[in-house]
Amino acid sequence: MRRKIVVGNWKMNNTIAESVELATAIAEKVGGDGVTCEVGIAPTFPALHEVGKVIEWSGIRLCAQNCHYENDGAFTGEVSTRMLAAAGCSYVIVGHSERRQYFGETSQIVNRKVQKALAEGLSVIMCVGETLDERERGVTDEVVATQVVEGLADVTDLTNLVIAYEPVWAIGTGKTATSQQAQDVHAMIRAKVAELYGQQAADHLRIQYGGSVKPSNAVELFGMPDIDGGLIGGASLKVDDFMGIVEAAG
Ligand SMILES: O=C(CO)COP(=O)(O)O
Repeated sequence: MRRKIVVGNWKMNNTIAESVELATAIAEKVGGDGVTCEVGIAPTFPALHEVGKVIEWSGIRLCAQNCHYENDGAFTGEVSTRMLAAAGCSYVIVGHSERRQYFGETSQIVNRKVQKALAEGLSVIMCVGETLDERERGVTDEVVATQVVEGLADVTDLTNLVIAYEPVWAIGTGKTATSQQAQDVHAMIRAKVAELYGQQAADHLRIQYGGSVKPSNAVELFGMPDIDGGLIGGASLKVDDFMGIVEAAG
């Protein structure tokens, strides 16, 4: 039985003070009894440490939105996994489509980051997903499977890895993949992972869905057999919406 995981990706939103306020409110709700799924939040780099302090008691995982693949050195503007671990992070999101689209991140770079983060002892959420053009051309499975294979090159152990399937056309657009569309791709990813790592590893792997998840569609999405939770953008910035989604996951 896979434990569901819901992570709020705050993207480039909130100052330190705003982040602490939001995190405190979420911690108060998640920290009580009744939430059985794993919950994480991913604030911006400057807010990580302070947010980590206010959620520590609650069991919420501190997540980073990105990392570099070297320990330190002349890489202006970058943050290493070593620094993230020291700041209290337990997860790092790698290969988000916004990183691939706006910052030229290739699957090869994503792979280096995945390997580095896992070696550092961080858990990784590796994002994959097709563009609208790719979906319309009927190459979704091919594109996503390639991202999975290339992103996981030389990775031998998937224990601390989560895959997030985020169709690019559904991110921030209000257009959610139907639960069946999402399920189909999740099942394809799981089959690909079974081919590469064996059935047992595939059965244990958690695959989150991301892209306009809201309290109103979360129950149906999370009810699909291969959807193990969500990576939430816009709706994770509002306590009630985020909690509605967390509750949908259990
Ligand atoms: O990109 C996402 C999470 O990483 C999804 O964003 P939205 O929930 O705003 O569509």
